[in-house]
Amino acid sequence: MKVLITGGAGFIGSTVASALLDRGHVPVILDDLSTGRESFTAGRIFYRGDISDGPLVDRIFAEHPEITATVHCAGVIVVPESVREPVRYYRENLAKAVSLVGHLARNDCRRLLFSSTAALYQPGPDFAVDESSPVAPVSPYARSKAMVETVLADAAAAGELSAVALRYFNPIGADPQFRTGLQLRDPSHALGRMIEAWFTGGKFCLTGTEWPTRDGTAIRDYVHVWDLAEAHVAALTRFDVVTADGGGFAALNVGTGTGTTVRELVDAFSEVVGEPLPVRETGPRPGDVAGVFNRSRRGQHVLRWQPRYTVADGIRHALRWRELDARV
Ligand SMILES: O=c1ccn([C@@H]2O[C@H](COP(=O)(O)OP(=O)(O)O[C@H]3O[C@H](CO)[C@H](O)[C@H](O)[C@H]3O)[C@@H](O)[C@H]2O)c(=O)[nH]1
Repeated sequence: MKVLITGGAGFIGSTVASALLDRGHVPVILDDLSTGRESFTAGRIFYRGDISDGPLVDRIFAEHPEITATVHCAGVIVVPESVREPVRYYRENLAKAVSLVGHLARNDCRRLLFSSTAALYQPGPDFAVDESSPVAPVSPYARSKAMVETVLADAAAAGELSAVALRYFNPIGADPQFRTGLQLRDPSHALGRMIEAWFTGGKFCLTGTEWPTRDGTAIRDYVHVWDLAEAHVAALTRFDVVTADGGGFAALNVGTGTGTTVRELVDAFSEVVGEPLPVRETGPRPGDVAGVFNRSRRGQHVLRWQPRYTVADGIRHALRWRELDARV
């Protein structure tokens, strides 16, 4: 199958492209390289440009009429930044997604796999969530993702397209073959900051120690990016089955089922590198939440997919990628 991947030069999109290639499929990448890396598209079909550029999307479909589905990963993703620049987040993540949907429908590409987020859930008392948990996003980033889901569900109900929203928990790691990995030189997420602290000999700044969790630090479900990529391949392969039940729209959690606090992640990191990671504690970042982890087995059941990698694997692969990347 031939699949359009928006954001295919980014961390997740490039890994999805590799997983598709490994299964004999052909990814066609559309990325504006605002944060993606051109080197991640080497040897792959690549168009540089904006997802809302109608003539460009039309040209892609004219040149690749065999494309049967789109994976929409392009977007802006940093929670505190979204609090500072909400209009940019709604423009990039919501307005441009709406334009893209129109361009895809015009080209009769009616299967859309959307990169959504578990950050849109309201955590319950035990922080575990499934797809029926209340949706109550607290940051502009998470709200923009929830809004796109609403657009897709409405469009599916009207028969304009079929869509699957994969609600990612927190992706870590790198392609185990190290073709691609995290592209950002200055990442904002917890594991990325730990790695930067480790490489520079600095301290990891633990932001938030008074959450109502078992140790006061925020809880997340860290899923290996390769497992996440495999979930995309599974969703594309089973797309029509997955969307048939929900009237053309399905939302699925993609996590491991294990909650890990930031302190536990620091401990796991220290174990992998063989010495304690120095930590400095401060208050929470704007837009931060206590967090959630997955309790649903629906994704595994419907996609016939299982996460295979541990948090320690994710830390090891991310560290190795960072070492290899530093040499480039
Ligand atoms: O240097 C840091 C960075 C983060 N944290 C803490 O670690 C927890 C996790 O933060 P991340 O930034 O790693 O993860 P978020 O869940 O807040 O956000 C990330 O995961 C989301 C998925 O739920 C989205 O993908 C989003 O784009 C991405 O930024 C938070 O409590 C945060 O305050 C630190 O203690 N120090």
